Amino acid sequence: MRVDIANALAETSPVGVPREALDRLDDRVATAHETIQNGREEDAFGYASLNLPETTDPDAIRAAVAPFADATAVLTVGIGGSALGAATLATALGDDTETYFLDNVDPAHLRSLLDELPLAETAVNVVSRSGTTAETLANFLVVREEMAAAGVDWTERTLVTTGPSGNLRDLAEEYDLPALDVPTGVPGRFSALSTVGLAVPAIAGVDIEGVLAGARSAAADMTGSLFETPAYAYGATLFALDRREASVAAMMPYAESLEPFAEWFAQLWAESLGKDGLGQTPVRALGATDQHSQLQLYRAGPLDKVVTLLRPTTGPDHPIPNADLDGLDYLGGNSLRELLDAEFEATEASLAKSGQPTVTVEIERVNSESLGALLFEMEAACILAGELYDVETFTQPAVEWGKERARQLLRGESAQASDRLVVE
Ligand SMILES: O=P(O)(O)OC[C@H]1O[C@](O)(CO)[C@@H](O)[C@@H]1O
Repeated sequence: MRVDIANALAETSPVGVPREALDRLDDRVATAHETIQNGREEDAFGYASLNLPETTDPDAIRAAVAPFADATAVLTVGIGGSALGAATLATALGDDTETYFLDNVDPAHLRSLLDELPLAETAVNVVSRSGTTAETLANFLVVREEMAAAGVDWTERTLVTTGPSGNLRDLAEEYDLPALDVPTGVPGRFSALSTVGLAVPAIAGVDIEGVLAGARSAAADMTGSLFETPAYAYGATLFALDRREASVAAMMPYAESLEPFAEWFAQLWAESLGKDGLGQTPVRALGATDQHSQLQLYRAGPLDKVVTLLRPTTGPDHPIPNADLDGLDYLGGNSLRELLDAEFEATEASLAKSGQPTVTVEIERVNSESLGALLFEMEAACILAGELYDVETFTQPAVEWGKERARQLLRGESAQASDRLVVE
C-alpha cells in the first residue's frame, strides 16, 4: 500500500501531528519494530500472525476444500475474525460462486437465507477458533437440521475450521468431518491470511497463493522506520492523532468490493486497541456513498476524527454517456472511474480545507496480491499501534462478561435486573 500522511500533519490540520513529533515518534517505532521482529522470530502469541504469509500452507487448504469444488454456494457460519477476513477476500476477489456469511443470530435473516440457499449444492464452512461461540454453534445446529430435513447429507457438505479442542472439534471428530486447524498463536481478527480467512475464498476461485505472495512482499519491505514502512506510517500516525483528540478512525474505501474490508478493519482496530480506557473508535464508511450522509459531520463537526480514504488507483471502468441535459456537460465524455477519482480527490481536499485529518491509502488495484499486502500491512499497523499504546493487543477480555451473562439468561439463572427508565 501507498500511504500519504501529509493531511494528518500540523501544517494542514489544527489537530494534526507536528513534524518534529513524528520524528521523535520514529525512535519509538524503531524500538517497537524490534519487539515485533523478536515476537515473530519466537512465533510468540499474536506476533505469529505476521508469519502467516510464510507459515500458511495453501496446498493444505486446497486439499481440504477440494471435496467442495462443485459447490454453487458457500455458507460461512462464523462471527468476528472467523468471518470478516474471508468475507473481505471472497467479496472482493471471488468468482461467480455465491458466498454467504452467517455472522449473526437473526432468525428472520436465517430463515430467508435458508429459503434462498440451494442446500444440495451448498458447502458449509463452520469456523470458530474457540469452538464454543454461541452464535456460531446455534446457527450451525439450525443449518444442519435444515439440510437433514431437506434430505441433504450435511456431513458431506460441511468443512470445519477450528482449534484443537471445543464443541466444534468434538463434532468434527464424532462425524468424521473434514477439518482445518486454526493457526496457533493467532487471534481471530489477525487470521485472514490463514485457514480461517482463505478456505472459503479458495472455494470461490480466489488466487489464495497470490494473496499470500502479496503479503510476503509487504512483509519483506518492513524496516524499523515509519518513514520507510507504509504499515508503520499508518499505525504511528493514527496513534499520534489519537493523542491529539482524533478519537474516531473512519475507514472509507472508494470501492464497493472493499466495504467488507472496512468491517474487518473495524474489528481489528477496536478489539486490539480498545483497552485500559484507550483506543480509537473505528467507523465504517464507503466512498462516494457516504459523502452524501457522513461528510457534513466529517467537515463541519468536531475535529475528533482521522478519515482514511482508501482507493485502488486502477480497475474496471465504464464511460458516462453524453446527455443533452443542461448543466450535465461536465459528465459526458468522462468515465465512472474518473468521476469516482474526482470525488475522492475533492473529498480529500475538502477535509484538508476544514482541518479534519485524513490519511490517504492507495493500492494498485483490487487483486489478490494487493489485498494480501493490504491485510498484512493493516495488521502490522495495528500491532505497531498496540506497542505505542502499550496495551495487550492480542487479547479481548472485555467481551467475556457479556457472553457469560447471555449464557446465564439462557439457562434461566436470574440475572440482576438493572433499574430501567422506560418511555413508550
Ligand atoms: O472464532 P471464535 O472463537 O468463534 O470467536 C469469534 C470472535 O469472537 C471474539 O472472540 C469476540 O467475542 C473475537 O475475538 C473472535 O474473532
